[in-house]
Amino acid sequence: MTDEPSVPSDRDDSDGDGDDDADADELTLAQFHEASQREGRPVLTAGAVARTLERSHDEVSEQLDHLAERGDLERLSVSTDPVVWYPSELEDLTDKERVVVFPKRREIVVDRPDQFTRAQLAQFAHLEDGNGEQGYRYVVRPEDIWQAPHDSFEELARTMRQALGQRNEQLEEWVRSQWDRAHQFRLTTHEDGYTVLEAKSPEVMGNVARQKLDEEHVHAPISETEDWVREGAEAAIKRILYEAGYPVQDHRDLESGEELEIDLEVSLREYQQTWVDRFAEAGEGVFVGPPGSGKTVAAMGAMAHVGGETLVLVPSRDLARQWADTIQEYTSLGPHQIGQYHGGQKNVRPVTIATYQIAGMDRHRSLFDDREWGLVVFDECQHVPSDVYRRSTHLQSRHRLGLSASPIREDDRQKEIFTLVGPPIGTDWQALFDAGFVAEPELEIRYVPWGDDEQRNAYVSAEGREKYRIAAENRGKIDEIRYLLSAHPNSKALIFVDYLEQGRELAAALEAPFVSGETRHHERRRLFDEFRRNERDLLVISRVGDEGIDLPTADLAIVASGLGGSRRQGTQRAGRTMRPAGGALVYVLATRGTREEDFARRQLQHLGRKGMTVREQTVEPEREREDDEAADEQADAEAAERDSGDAAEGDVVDESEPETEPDR
Ligand SMILES: Nc1ncnc2c1ncn2[C@@H]1O[C@H](COP(=O)(O)OP(=O)(O)OP(=O)(O)O)[C@@H](O)[C@H]1O
Repeated sequence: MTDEPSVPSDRDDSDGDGDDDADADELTLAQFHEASQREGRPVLTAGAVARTLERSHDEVSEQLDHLAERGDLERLSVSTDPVVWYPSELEDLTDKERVVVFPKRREIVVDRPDQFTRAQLAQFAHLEDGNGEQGYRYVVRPEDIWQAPHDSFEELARTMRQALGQRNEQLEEWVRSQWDRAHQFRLTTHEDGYTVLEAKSPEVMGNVARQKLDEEHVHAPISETEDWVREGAEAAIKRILYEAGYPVQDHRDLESGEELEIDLEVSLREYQQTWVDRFAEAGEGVFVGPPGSGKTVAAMGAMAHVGGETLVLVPSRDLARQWADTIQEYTSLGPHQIGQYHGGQKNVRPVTIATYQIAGMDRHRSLFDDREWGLVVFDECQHVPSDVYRRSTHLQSRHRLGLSASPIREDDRQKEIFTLVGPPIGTDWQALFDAGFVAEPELEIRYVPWGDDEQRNAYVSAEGREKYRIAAENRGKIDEIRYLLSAHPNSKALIFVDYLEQGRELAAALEAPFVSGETRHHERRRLFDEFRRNERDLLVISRVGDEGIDLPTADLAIVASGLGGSRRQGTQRAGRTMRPAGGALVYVLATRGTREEDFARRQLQHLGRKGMTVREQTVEPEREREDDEAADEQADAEAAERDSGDAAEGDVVDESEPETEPDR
């Protein structure tokens, strides 16, 4: 079934004027616009207009002539095709903002939105695509409404009307139902200090909460609409009700532990201030913004707001050092107030930065318990390892802030992040790119770790060209590609390989067709056509012998191999290697610590000089591990735990690194 767009809002009302006195049967320019929006094209044949408006072909042809005589439409005859029509003011129209709502799909397509509209849209919708040609496509998902930063539905409805330029009953009705869902339950703090789960009505308490929760979570009912929550069960309750489609509003009095005066020595940008304000209102949340958008600096704003001792959890030691430097640079805190806690040093101070690695270990549990942290910051929180997740559920009583450069994914991590850390707080990324705060990358080189030791060892003992092939075929790239595809869920993607074997392996792993020199011509054409018509969104393509092929355009291109090694390498090749499908966002994968990495670095400098925006990103092994040493440490700890059980954990001796006493 098709989703009829609602009557478009045209802020300049260009299609309304002058038609009021038209004859009832006469085709108006406004109706032509309506037809073209339903068809999704500005240029229409008479047949298309007749079909869309449910009129006869002859009648419509006559009326189109009439409109052309009035100068409202232009006709264009193409020798082999039927005559097409388009509005005379098409040129002007392209400068105007147009908003089309598809209420059933809950999609909003906006042409040339201004900053204001985009800011409004970002409050209740999620930007799916922002490619200049088709305008911007927003989707309103339940969680966008659950997390909308408004105090009442009326406020949210006002934002929607401002953004859409009109009222859309059908969409508003759906939004209201989602809003209501998200306001059925809340957690509060009783004056005696314990937590209470409150429901809006006895029905929802009985039919939802009391069905889903048991004595593990609640002690006893207090009233028809209130339950007394067991200490430590808050996160579980939030997760269970979220999964049942009823996100819980968290209105507990948050503990802030020891006070710590923190002054910011930088002024926040407007959007950073908005993030901090939204965090301050909710006491929790995740700042979601592209790399370099200032999440770390905004986190200092959140620290200053809380004014309490802070624990920062980060994925690697390098990041811990960077955080320590940044905190010193941008706040009034001095080195004696900032501690790092990881394989290298173990200092617990009013602001402590620890790695997830350490935080996940039982014997370092004191990190969480030593101080009453007022705020816990989870950096790169889409990768919070599950052991840290388990251990930090009791942090539910403190302020929590997550930072993430990846749009939060639609898998179950979303639930974990929502319940562990808080709802996403973001800004329309395109607005940040447009405003020049962040450069939209044209190309990103990602240094990927080895997928398994077998390949790593083979690389070490191989020679010459063989080394290139092994690095190129690194199986770690499969996971990386999966990750990139999931981070861009609505993009059409092409994956390029230089080795047939790798192409076949990838195609099998991703369940996508593999197009190579061996693919018959008509089959190749069929696959490319399907890709062009949006019937497919993923192809793996070998470029061996395919220099001249006419590739379909894609939103995303991933170059899985093709860096260096071959006789034809050189600058010219590199340009083509790295920019295989015009206009697409390109990721080039290079295996860490191999010749691919060197080659990529060299080309990066070259492309950078040519004015391209290039970004480098190092992928952590398995995304969560800190480094080999820390991984060994973890393995030791796990083995020790297995051998001796929890009781002996205090006796585990860390042989790889002498344990420094936490300084308190
Ligand atoms: N309000 C500000 N005033 C001046 N400079 C700022 C401000 N916010 C951020 N910056 C600068 O922008 C750069 C990126 O900021 P930051 O490190 O906070 O971004 P990020 O989003 O955390 O990036 P990443 O995801 O790469 O960690 C830094 O060099 C920082 O100094």
